[in-house]
Amino acid sequence: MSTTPLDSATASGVHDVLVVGGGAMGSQIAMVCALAGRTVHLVDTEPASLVRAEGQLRARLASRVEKGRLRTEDRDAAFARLHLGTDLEAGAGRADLVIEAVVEKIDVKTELFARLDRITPERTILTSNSSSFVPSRLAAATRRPDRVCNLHFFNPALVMACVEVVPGEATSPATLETATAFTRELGKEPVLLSREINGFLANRILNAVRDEAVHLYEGGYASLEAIDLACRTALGHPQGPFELQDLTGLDIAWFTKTARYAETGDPADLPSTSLDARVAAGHLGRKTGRGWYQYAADGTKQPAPDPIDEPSTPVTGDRPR
Ligand SMILES: NC(=O)c1ccc[n+]([C@@H]2O[C@H](COP(=O)([O-])OP(=O)(O)OC[C@H]3O[C@@H](n4cnc5c(N)ncnc54)[C@H](O)[C@@H]3O)[C@@H](O)[C@H]2O)c1
Repeated sequence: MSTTPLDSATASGVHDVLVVGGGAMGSQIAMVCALAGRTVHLVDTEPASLVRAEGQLRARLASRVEKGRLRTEDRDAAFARLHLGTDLEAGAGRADLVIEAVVEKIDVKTELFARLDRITPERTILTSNSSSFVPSRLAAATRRPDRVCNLHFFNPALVMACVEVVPGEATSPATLETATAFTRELGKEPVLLSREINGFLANRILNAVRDEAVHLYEGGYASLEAIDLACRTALGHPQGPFELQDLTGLDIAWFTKTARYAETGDPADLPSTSLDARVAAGHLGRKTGRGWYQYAADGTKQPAPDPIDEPSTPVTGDRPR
């Protein structure tokens, strides 16, 4: 039998997708699937999240249409295939594949996986977009660990090509084949891990670069600016590690390190002294006007003094919760 373009576009057999969690990631992942011709249910417990998701997606796609990157009829068809709602059951019954993108809390995720296991057909593949939790932890909440894996998209999901495909201990080769084929059909680049590890590939490598950058800075080997400059001009990074952390938020970096420490118990995984001091002083990066750098109203920046060297700065010891 000859393969028509339509057949090859659905070689994975995934036609109906349920995305759970309509925040920054889930909303864009749902639209990526809808643009790729899938019927998508996007479910969130908070109606306000869905209103925000739809507004943001409409604005993003309008901009693509304006720039000539997307045809109006393709945009309209994608929105017609995207169903937003708060009822998990509504999208679960026909789902070939689920992508979970709810808050990064293990209890919330395991409870959801147990429920999805009960309400989706037996054949349905359950995946998680978690940034850190390995699929085996989520698979343990289900009776189908062979049909559970992680599909880790990057932010912004509408733009970033990489999707890490992470097998758990019991994930079957057939599940991985479907997940990988589906990722390719979305126009993304699947990056398959051989076995699971917390944090996966790209973020672990990025974190290792950040840790070394902080080590060099705290050791007095170079200034923030010199380290960022070396990463940009020698390694081709679009931003240095301190510049990037100012953009993504020092509190996020602090949470990531603290979560890793909670898992490993290795003191080397604790937030560094200089990161800890900045977070305690409320210097969280661009969003507070100061992090590793200090930002002027005209957008220029200069290295901020270390709070430890500033006796007037109240280092309260309070940390984000
Ligand atoms: N933000 C990123 O850069 C990024 C990148 C890759 C992966 N991730 C991962 O993606 C997931 C979502 O992250 P995000 O940044 O989109 O979070 P977010 O806070 O923007 O959105 C989470 C959404 O989940 C909803 N939610 C919470 N519990 C729910 C439940 N039980 N059922 C349905 N909806 C529920 C919330 O109402 C919220 O709208 C997390 O696991 C995160 O680690 C985030």
